[in-house]
Amino acid sequence: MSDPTRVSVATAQPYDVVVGHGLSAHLPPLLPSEAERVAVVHPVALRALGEAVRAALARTGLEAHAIEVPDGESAKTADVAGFCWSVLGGAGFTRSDAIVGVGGGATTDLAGFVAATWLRGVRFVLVPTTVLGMVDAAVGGKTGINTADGKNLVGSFHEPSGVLCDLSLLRSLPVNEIRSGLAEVVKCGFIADPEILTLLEPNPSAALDVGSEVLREVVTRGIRVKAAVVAGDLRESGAGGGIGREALNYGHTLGHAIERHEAYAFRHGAAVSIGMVFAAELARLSGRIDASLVARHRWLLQAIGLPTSYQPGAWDDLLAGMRLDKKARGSQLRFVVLDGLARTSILAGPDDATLMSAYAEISR
Ligand SMILES: NC(=O)c1ccc[n+]([C@@H]2O[C@H](COP(=O)([O-])OP(=O)(O)OC[C@H]3O[C@@H](n4cnc5c(N)ncnc54)[C@H](O)[C@@H]3O)[C@@H](O)[C@H]2O)c1
Ligand SMILES: O=C(O)C(=O)C[C@@H](O)[C@H](O)[C@H](O)COP(=O)(O)O
Ligand SMILES: [Zn+2]
Repeated sequence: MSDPTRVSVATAQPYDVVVGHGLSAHLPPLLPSEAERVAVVHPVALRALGEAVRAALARTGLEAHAIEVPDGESAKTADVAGFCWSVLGGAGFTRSDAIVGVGGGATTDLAGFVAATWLRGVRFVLVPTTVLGMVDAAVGGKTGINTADGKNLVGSFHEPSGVLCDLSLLRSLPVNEIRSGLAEVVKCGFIADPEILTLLEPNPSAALDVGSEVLREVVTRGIRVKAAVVAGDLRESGAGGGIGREALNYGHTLGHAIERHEAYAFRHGAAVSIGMVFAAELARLSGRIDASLVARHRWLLQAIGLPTSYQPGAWDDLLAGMRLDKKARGSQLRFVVLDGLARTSILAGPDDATLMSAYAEISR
């Protein structure tokens, strides 16, 4: 077994993302040394893993609690956050104690949000168990929950003390979840690192094998893209050159509106996949990219088994959802688009006709 790879996220409080196989021994050193108590937040579907992590931490002398939360997106609610706060209060968690989030991106978003808000912020470590969590959700300090009005509308920037990406944990992951994670990997390819596309295109389904070298390589490259972007612009304020952290939102304006339209029962990566093709069509219709780059999006995403089209009748509701996107300013919608491969920019306030033409291209 090769040594783990460490990617440093060089923000003001730098931390490492450790990537490899069989990494459980690497977890305790990522926790703050002053912690006496630790709470392991895990979804009900990963009870055995959550308990194994809790027990291993207890063996190191920590007072280790488990907090079991609903599966997937249904954990990202104010009620579930409130439940976690009540467990922390009951167990007497202080500012020097810590939280460990074990699960997919939904669980790690919730665990980070609970860590950001308990006592106005305690330390946390994430152990993502999905491709999407490893390459994206666990890295970069965006934490949050959904509300009835939209996706991730309540949250905070709060960075983990470390992230452990144990690729062996992916063995039990359903193949559709791997596909969903690969959407964010492909996103990194189009916005910043085209080598990811070059690695995937000869045999797109090879990356669905969790033991494959190509999966490890594209996941590590995706983490490097995310680490570099957030190191330049942690708070999405436009710092660090170019459009900053907003670049990571490629495909998400329509993607989040689709998730909201589907009452959060649609895979995040699948929604982002459709959203990227929509954004690519917007860029083509605005004269920024040519049809071949749009076709490259469609071909690769479809070859991975991701959707690239959506219901024709959903437009009005999707438009209403997009108006609550965090990139919107007043009544103006703003989209991350490409000016070319790995060249991101913002398309602000496209007219209705352009928006509807782009939607027609993905809803036929
Ligand atoms: N904070 C960020 O920067 C960021 C980035 C990208 C996505 N996200 C968020 O991440 C969420 C999506 O994350 P996700 O795709 O990981 O979904 P998820 O957390 O809902 O997990 C998907 C499903 O896989 C199951 N699962 C997880 N790990 C497993 C494993 N190893 N074996 C078997 N089953 C397993 C889960 O129980 C769940 O049913 C969305 O809420 C999205 O908004 C956040
Ligand atoms: O980290 C970021 O920044 C991203 O935009 C990454 C996205 O993949 C992720 O889904 C994020 O949660 C979306 O953020 P939001 O601010 O649009 O809610
Ligand atoms: Zn995303």
